[in-house]
Amino acid sequence: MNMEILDTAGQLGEDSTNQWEGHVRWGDGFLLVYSVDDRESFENIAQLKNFLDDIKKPRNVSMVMMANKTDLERERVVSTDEGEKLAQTLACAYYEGSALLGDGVIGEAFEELCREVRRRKMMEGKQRRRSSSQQVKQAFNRVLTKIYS
Ligand SMILES: Nc1nc2c(ncn2[C@@H]2O[C@H](COP(=O)(O)OP(=O)(O)OP(=O)(O)O)[C@@H](O)[C@H]2O)c(=O)[nH]1
Repeated sequence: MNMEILDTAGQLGEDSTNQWEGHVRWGDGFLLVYSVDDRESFENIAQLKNFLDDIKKPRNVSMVMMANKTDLERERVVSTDEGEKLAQTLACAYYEGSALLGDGVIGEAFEELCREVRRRKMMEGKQRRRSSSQQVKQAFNRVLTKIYS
């Protein structure tokens, strides 16, 4: 599977909403990153998820949550427990690590995101197939009803 990564760069605000909408429609999966030393970045995650849901509905969003900058342990203001709990609430996988240390966790988070995108595409494909075979059955039944009535 080929993967193209787009860094949205910048905060979500009034002016950037339209530009972000295009990114979100284009994307299959989203890695939502916050810094463990920045509570505001953590609080933005739930808001971002709502934003993604609104644009992607009725489809579900494939996402993974990533807590970055664990090398700054002394400046940490968001605990692992809080991160894990939010990920549970948002029903997504949770990783924490440090881009600076290059501890490999970021690669793992991307790999999980790819798996999640694949799983969701497979599920959506199955649902589409199921609903089209149901349509065929219903059409067939309508024809039979006409013939025998
Ligand atoms: N200590 C530490 N600093 C990091 C880490 N990852 C990124 N940084 C630093 O954090 C700052 C912001 O990094 P960016 O990659 O620009 O983060 P961003 O969220 O994409 O920022 P915007 O594009 O402005 O939204 C830079 O100074 C990075 O060097 C990390 O794991 N540990």
